[in-house]
Amino acid sequence: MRPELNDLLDTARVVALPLATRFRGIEEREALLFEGPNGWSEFSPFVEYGDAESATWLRAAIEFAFGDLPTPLRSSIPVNATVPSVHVDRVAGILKRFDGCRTAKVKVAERGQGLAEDVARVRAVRELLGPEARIRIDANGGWNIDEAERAIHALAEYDLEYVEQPCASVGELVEIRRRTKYMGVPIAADESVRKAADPILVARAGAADILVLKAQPLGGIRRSLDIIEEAGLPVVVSSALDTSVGLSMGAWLASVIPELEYDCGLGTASLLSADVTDAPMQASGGSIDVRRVTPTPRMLDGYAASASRRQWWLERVSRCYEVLAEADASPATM
Ligand SMILES: O=C(O)CCC(=O)C1=CC=C[C@@H](O)[C@@H]1C(=O)O
Ligand SMILES: [Mg+2]
Repeated sequence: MRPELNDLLDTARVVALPLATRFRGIEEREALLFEGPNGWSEFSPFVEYGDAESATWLRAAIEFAFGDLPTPLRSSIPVNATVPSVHVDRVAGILKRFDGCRTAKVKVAERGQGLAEDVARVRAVRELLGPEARIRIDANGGWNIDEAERAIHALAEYDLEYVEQPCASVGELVEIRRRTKYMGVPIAADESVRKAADPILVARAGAADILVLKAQPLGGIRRSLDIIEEAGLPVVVSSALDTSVGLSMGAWLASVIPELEYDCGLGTASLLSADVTDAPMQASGGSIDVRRVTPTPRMLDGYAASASRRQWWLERVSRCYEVLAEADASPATM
């Protein structure tokens, strides 16, 4: 099912989209988009990622443009609001961007900040959304076990749906899950799935109650479905801070999962201050639609990356293509 490299390069467009709010240390999101027989797809590993890891993202992008995709089981996906690790005064403005979302994910454990800032941010979200809202937090592995225990204890009074990646390693997740069980706050794994050599290990180790799945870093929709089946845990499909084209891949994945218990982290188009389409995949009434996204030419032109960044991405996609070709030619596939 792998197309020729030129099939990707011929339609490739590279964009640099400004973010409305600084997120995971970046203020601009770069992405390479290309078109296949299924429609447009996105290749957007973060710029610091190496080729071996990025090749998995390319596998996903190729599948979405050229592959045989499972048929959607639902036409819209409930999503959460995503609150970056901003000062408490900015929380209300951010929540307003997510129309109708009953769930919010709040980033915590930001380097250079302390527990007091996290508590203030989570408290503000609870006050603004009310007692019925679901609030989850994401520490991106930023706490050690003792810090995580203290923080979860302090934040539990705001009624947490789950804590995403409180600590970095699978071993630490096992331990923090054991220590906090009495508080009734489930543990979700994100980096321990998408950046692990074995994405199932965290489930087998009993280190998480929920898996966060992202289509691009896991190598696509069918590979993600295999992980879900093997892991046997409930999942949350989340974005990789993609453009609306990448979000359409995430929505497709969410649409083919037999049981979707949790709202998905696919509302992140609202964190961009510009997108590649004038019909962005933003939450409306708390959900996004399952559909293909065709970029608007005017926006591809308006947000085109500089010539040197475009060249960088074309070289990157070419190298990753070679990594995939080599992996598929040898018996041990990636
Ligand atoms: O899950 C969400 O609400 C939005 C997506 C999101 O939080 C992330 C997207 C991309 C990179 C990550 O740092 C981050 C995450 O850790 O889940
Ligand atoms: Mg996460």
